[in-house]
Amino acid sequence: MPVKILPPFRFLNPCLPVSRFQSMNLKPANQYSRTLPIFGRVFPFKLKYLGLAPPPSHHFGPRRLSTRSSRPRPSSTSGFRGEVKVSKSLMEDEAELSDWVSGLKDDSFRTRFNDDDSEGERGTGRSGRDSMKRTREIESDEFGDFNRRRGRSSAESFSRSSRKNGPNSVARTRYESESGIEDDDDDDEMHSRKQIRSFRGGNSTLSKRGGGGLRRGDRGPQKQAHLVSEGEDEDEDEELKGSFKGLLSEEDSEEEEEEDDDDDDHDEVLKKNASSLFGAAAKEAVPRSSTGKSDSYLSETRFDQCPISPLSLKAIKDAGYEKMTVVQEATLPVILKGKDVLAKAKTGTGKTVAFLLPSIEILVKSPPISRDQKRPPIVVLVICPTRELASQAAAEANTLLKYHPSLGVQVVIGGTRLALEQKRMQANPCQILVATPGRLKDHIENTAGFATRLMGVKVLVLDEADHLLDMGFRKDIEKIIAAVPKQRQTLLFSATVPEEVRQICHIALKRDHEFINTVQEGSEETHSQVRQTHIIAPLDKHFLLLYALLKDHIADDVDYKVLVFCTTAMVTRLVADLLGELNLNVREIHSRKPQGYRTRVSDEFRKSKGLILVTSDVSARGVDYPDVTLVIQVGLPSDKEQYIHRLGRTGRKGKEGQGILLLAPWEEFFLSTAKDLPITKAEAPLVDPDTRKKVERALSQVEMKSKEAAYQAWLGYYNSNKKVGRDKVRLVELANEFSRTMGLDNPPAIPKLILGKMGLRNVPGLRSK
Ligand SMILES: Nc1ncnc2c1ncn2[C@@H]1O[C@H](COP(=O)(O)OP(=O)(O)OP(=O)(O)O)[C@@H](O)[C@H]1O
Repeated sequence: MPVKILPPFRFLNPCLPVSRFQSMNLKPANQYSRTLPIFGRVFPFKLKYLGLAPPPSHHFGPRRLSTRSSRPRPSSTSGFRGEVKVSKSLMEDEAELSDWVSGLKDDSFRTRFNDDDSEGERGTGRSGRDSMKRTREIESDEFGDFNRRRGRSSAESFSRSSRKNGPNSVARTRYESESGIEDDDDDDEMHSRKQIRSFRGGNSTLSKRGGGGLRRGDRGPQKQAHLVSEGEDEDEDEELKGSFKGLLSEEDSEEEEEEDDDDDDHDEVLKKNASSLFGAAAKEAVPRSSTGKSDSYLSETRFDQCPISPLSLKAIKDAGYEKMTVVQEATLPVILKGKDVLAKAKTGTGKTVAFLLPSIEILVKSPPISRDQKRPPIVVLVICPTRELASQAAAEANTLLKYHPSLGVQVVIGGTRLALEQKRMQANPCQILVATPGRLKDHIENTAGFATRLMGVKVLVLDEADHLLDMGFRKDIEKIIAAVPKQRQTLLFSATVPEEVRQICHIALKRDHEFINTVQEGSEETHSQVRQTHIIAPLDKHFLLLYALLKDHIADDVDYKVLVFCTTAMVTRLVADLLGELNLNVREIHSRKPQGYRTRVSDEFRKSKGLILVTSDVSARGVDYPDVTLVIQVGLPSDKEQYIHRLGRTGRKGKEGQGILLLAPWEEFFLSTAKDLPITKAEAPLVDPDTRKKVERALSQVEMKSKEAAYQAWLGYYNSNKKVGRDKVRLVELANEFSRTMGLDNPPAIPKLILGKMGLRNVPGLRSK
């Protein structure tokens, strides 16, 4: 594909709207001098040569691993110690998720209940029709006049500021690519997702399980499952990892559908776990070396220097944003000019606002929708790969729409009832829709008038674009693209844009789109303030080491907040069970949990400190949990990109963080696929005999059902890995080693049907049933 390098800056269109706020400070950009931190961000190598850079100690040589954080520690008299900062979520059932998001925008003026909703869920307050009746807060003529008067100075100031930052932080390339939709009808992974769904749908019974991380006594009674409907699990990353990676046990499919009545003793258990933890955590207070935060993700440009509507600016100010992040500064002018954009920026650097803010500005400038319009158009359509991410993006949209009372956002995601969403959309039509792909497709196919509403789309956003364009989602995305007008603007955002994605991005983007890459050429795609290490240890040491690493970290940091990534949903459950038995303060989240539960746990983790979240890849991308101190990845990540996204849950907004990758010797090959990342070797922590005994005892307490499901899922996951799954005999040997690490003398038997589907029938070492 011919690549044309453009000059890195563009001047803004002077006709763009600008702020009318009196408080708006339109100082010339050249007033901002660049001091050392900015210089250091742009030219870190120069600082090194000047002897001003911090020593990159973590880049070199093996060393004993400490999870000790260098963030400032609270004093030992911190009010936090002895109590856990958790709060019970307000969500009462999964149907409330969307309402919650819709309600976020104007909690202050939209708190009443929707009386005529027979389901009894919280309504979104003021109806959409009502809101449609309101006059737009910005008259387009007035806006235009104002632009003509003020636009140039603001635009120039913004452009000057962009020029100052841009060349060092942003590369922009125009791709001469063909537009149009690629015809891809040989989609193995998609096919296997369908297989998995039908397989799951065919299972009918299973035990109900209570909240993850809760004690075993908290588990509920057995219950009958219903079929998993198509489109309810479109976002389950585990399902997308290979040819038959799901291979779910009967238990798996039922958990998806269970309801959330498992939290009665939640707080009680939380408190118990917390007090035992904080007792241990209080024992030392090591001074930290740095402030724990860098502003390198921010640009020098303030939002109020940009051509943004006053009402959006007011909301931005309320949200506490003052300066734009580098990616926001780089993309805003290009998007406002109407260009298609493919943007790459590191994790946690504000990509959500980067695509939402200009989309809202485009919406603000669109002709107002007639009150009588039966099916008001959806103008901005945002697609996210997971439910959590979609909800989060919708919440961010609500923040930005705070002072735009006539504009609304809704979210449609799997795991909630389609009919409820239909009702909600009818009662409260929105102009911005955030959706997961499978559920959106369901609405296109099953919701009356929805396809017509989509014909109004002016801006289509694919968040985590590389993931959405890979095989697992491709067909859904193609259907969605076919359902929106060709004459639209498309924005693709991600922290990772592998070459394959650049090759196929023409599926969605126009040929003259711009590729805006804020990751400097030659620099890593991860954050330098996040220390990355790997530990290579035999599989039978992994549970021990995980426990030892967590204990060390908890002892070092009272404000610990840890994510433990596991390979599959069922391995996640097993690890959460084990850590729970070891009295750690743990929650679990994965695709086999019902949506209401997922929302509650996610919300709780967002607000908490002193908590460990054991998770599958449903939390790998995009989820914005503040102040995560450590990310541990146990076992092979599906690829380098997934490693980067998982790691990116820490070190957000310039904060410090730490990442540990725990691999078996036969998984070490992963490191060669991530050679360009600074993942240094660390020695495993020492494990004393007492700890070993404790872990063995805890393992023996974990339910057999969990172990069986984990064994099968483990086998499915590694079977789908090109390298490990190639030699089936070896694969089974490894799986049986995993089984022994769980304390099992014999590997669990697997149904013949599943073995057949995995291509593992008659492989020595397997037991079938
Ligand atoms: N201009 C800004 N100033 C300060 N904080 C900001 C700004 N813009 C966004 N944020 C905050 O930064 C955090 C990270 O943003 P966001 O989740 O959009 O990152 P991201 O780049 O999409 O990350 P990921 O790649 O993991 O999806 C959020 O808490 C968001 O509210």
